[in-house]
Amino acid sequence: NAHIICRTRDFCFVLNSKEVRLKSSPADLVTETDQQVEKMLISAIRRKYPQHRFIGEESVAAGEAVELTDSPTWIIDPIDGTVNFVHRFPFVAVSIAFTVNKQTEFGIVYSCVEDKLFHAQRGRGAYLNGKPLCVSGQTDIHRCVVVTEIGAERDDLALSTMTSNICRLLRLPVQGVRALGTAAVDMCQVATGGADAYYHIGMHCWDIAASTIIVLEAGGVVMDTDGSEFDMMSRKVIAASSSAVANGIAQVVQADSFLGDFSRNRA
Ligand SMILES: O=P(O)(O)O[C@H]1[C@H](O)[C@@H](O)[C@H](O)[C@H](O)[C@@H]1O
Ligand SMILES: [Mg+2]
Ligand SMILES: [Mg+2]
Repeated sequence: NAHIICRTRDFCFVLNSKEVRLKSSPADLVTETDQQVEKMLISAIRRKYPQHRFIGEESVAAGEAVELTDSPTWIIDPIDGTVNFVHRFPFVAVSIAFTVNKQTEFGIVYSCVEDKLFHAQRGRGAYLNGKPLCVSGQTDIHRCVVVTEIGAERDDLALSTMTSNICRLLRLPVQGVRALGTAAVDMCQVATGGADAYYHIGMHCWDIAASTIIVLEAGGVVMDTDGSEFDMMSRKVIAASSSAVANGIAQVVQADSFLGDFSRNRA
């Protein structure tokens, strides 16, 4: 269904006919399309698997709890890159991950406008439109293109944390810093080898649950921004082409002060 919405000629018509609302900040948007796509996905999956649980971005925004249990759980971001969607900036994705016992079994990221289907199943590799994916294998941080996100936060603490992290990387220097406006597609660039690392502070599980397994199955490394084991509920992630690059990013990127503010104000 998301494919139909993203690919039909009336993509702009769908957008024009839809209301845009603000969520946690003036840069955190939601449209009726986000909500419709999530409802369609959940109802279609629930018809086949009525016992399964769901964590959906817009269901959580409507008040549902964010609780990852051992039960089979679908983690859904119906439109990752809603600001891009509203502005017709051509990087918009549907992200769907499936976990059992809190372990991701498979992930799908469909970059709608590019018509690129990224997917991976645990132990069975990662693919883009059916072709196998492999990370760049880069180990020298000075030879890296690093992807991150600007985020929707506009308070001084979040902005100073985000900009100082980018400046520290640029001063290393790394060869490039990029941000596409969709965490899921950002992270998939690491799986393709087109980028060598991705880091993000403040994202939610639904933004990156699918792209995380895609990077891992493409031979990449995923960890917390402090170098500890990755936890998709922690709102901090580094995905990289190698442990050397991941640890190099962890030494430069700081999160604590920003996250302290997060833990007080957000789910
Ligand atoms: O709200 P959606 O699902 O569009 O997710 C995006 C976040 O809103 C951004 O803050 C964040 O920076 C990323 O762009 C993330 O993809
Ligand atoms: Mg998202
Ligand atoms: Mg979204």
